[in-house]
Amino acid sequence: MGAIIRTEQLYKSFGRDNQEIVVLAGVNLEVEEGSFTVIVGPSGCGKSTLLNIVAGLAAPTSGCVYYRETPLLSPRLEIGYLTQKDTLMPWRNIESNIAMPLEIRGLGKVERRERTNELIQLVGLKGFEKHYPHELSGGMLRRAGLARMLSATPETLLMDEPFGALDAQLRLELQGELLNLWTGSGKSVLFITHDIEEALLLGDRVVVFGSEGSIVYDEAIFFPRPRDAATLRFQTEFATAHQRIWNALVSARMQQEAKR
Ligand SMILES: Nc1ncnc2c1ncn2[C@@H]1O[C@H](COP(=O)(O)OP(=O)(O)OP(=O)(O)O)[C@@H](O)[C@H]1O
Repeated sequence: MGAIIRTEQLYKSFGRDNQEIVVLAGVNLEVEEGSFTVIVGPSGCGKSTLLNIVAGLAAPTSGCVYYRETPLLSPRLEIGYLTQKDTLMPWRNIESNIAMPLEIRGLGKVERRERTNELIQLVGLKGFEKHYPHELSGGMLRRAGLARMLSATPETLLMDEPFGALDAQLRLELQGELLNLWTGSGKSVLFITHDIEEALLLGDRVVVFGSEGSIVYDEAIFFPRPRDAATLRFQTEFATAHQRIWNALVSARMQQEAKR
């Protein structure tokens, strides 16, 4: 399959204190259709900025994002985005938050309710439909965010450290659920994490970003699926892949520090 997302010489800079801060300096990245691509990289190297641009929420300073070889200039329903922070509406209950993209798409009440119920079941939030975001735990909020992203039935999922703030056990649980959702779905995923173990458990490919979004390392991950974290993490191949990515991250960080 070909690339579903392709960035071509993507530049992004911000003006700050009369200075131009370059965040992305000519990023060329392709995401193969149906793949699970993971980006890791030191803090501040431009990962979230890249995802914002690919989501159509921010414009590049120059260069272009192509989605199915068409320039992407604004958000698209085919692309779901789960940001680092919860963006649920505090005044809407969980059911109504999840139904929001369906309302935007103009689905009728009955269809909306059916689809919302399915999603609530899928992410394990049965019984919490009428709760408001402030009444839920961090893990439940992530589940609700996931359901809301999926409600628009996107074919591509952009996920920015979605499980970063969760405890290790819950993180493992949600990683497993995400893999179950993704397996056989044909969906393409572009996923950001700081956690090498998470990258290796989930990804078909791990891309390491250095300063200004430069790609310092790119490895295809061939561990057979379904993957089980408990067994995978004790395998020699896992340990050696972990070491390679760790080394790449060390040089990425050094490169970033040298630029400062
Ligand atoms: N709207 C903005 N205005 C000015 N600077 C910005 C803006 N958005 C991001 N930046 C800067 O761009 C750089 C990259 O930020 P970005 O959030 O993309 O990094 P990141 O790799 O995702 O970091 P982290 O891993 O910590 O989330 C940072 O130095 C940040 O301060």
